[in-house]
Amino acid sequence: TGNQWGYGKEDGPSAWHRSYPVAKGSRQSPIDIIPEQAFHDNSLGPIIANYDHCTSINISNNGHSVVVEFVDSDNRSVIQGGPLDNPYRLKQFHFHWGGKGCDGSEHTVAGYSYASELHLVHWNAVKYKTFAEAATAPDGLAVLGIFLKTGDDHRWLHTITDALYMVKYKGSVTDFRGFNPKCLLPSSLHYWTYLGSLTTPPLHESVVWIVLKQPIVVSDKQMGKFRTLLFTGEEEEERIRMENNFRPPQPLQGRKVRSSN
Ligand SMILES: NS(=O)(=O)c1ccc2oc(NC(=O)c3ccccc3)nc2c1
Ligand SMILES: [Zn+2]
Repeated sequence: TGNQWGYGKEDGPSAWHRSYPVAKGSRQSPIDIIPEQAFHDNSLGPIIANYDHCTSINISNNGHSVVVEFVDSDNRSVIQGGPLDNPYRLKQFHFHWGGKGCDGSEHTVAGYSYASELHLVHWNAVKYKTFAEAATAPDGLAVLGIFLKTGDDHRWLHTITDALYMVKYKGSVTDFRGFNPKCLLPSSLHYWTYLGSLTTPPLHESVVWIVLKQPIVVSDKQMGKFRTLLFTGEEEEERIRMENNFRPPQPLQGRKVRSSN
């Protein structure tokens, strides 16, 4: 079926354009962010993440990443401000990472990659009725990107890494209640923002990207636990370790990257 895409040699990012021609579009993500070339826009207010009443539901392995999903039937957890004209509802978050000893962020900063990148995916429920509808609209989604670099243990990431053994195989899902992702935010919410796309198929050009400048710090050991996940399902005889699930930077195509103060 057309949905067979991955991160391998045959089905990886360089092949996605065959089933998803928008891969060669004019506002693809991720990109290499060059801080000196970003435009300091004083009209850009602060990002406000109101996650205090969020309701996490489950954690799952979708064969591409590990995903934590949230109740999005009302405005209990939203992001607003910054470049956004409306509040956007939190739908899910997931990660992208590298292999042992090599980096795996999607966005890069002046060519520098981080160990991993966390994406908090939100949708514009003011203008669109469903996530699916928003996912195909030019202002439908807002993804908050947070870099992870290695160093000390991250005290709250344990809640996630301790649950990964339960979602080792593609297609596995387990309850994951009471998790508030505000504990994964860095102390500074300064950001870069630009118009882009989903970084995996279907690659819809529907994302207002908000990439935080300050990374969070996690330990090598915690990153290692992400690499115990598999791209493959329990019933498949071939076991392929889930790693390097990142798309490389795409052409800027004349887009402006703006910077908050
Ligand atoms: N790496 S990314 O650009 O953040 C990115 C890429 C591809 C994505 O597909 C979805 N779909 C849902 O979340 C969803 C969740 C529930 C129901 C339908 C869709 N979110 C994405 C985020
Ligand atoms: Zn992502």
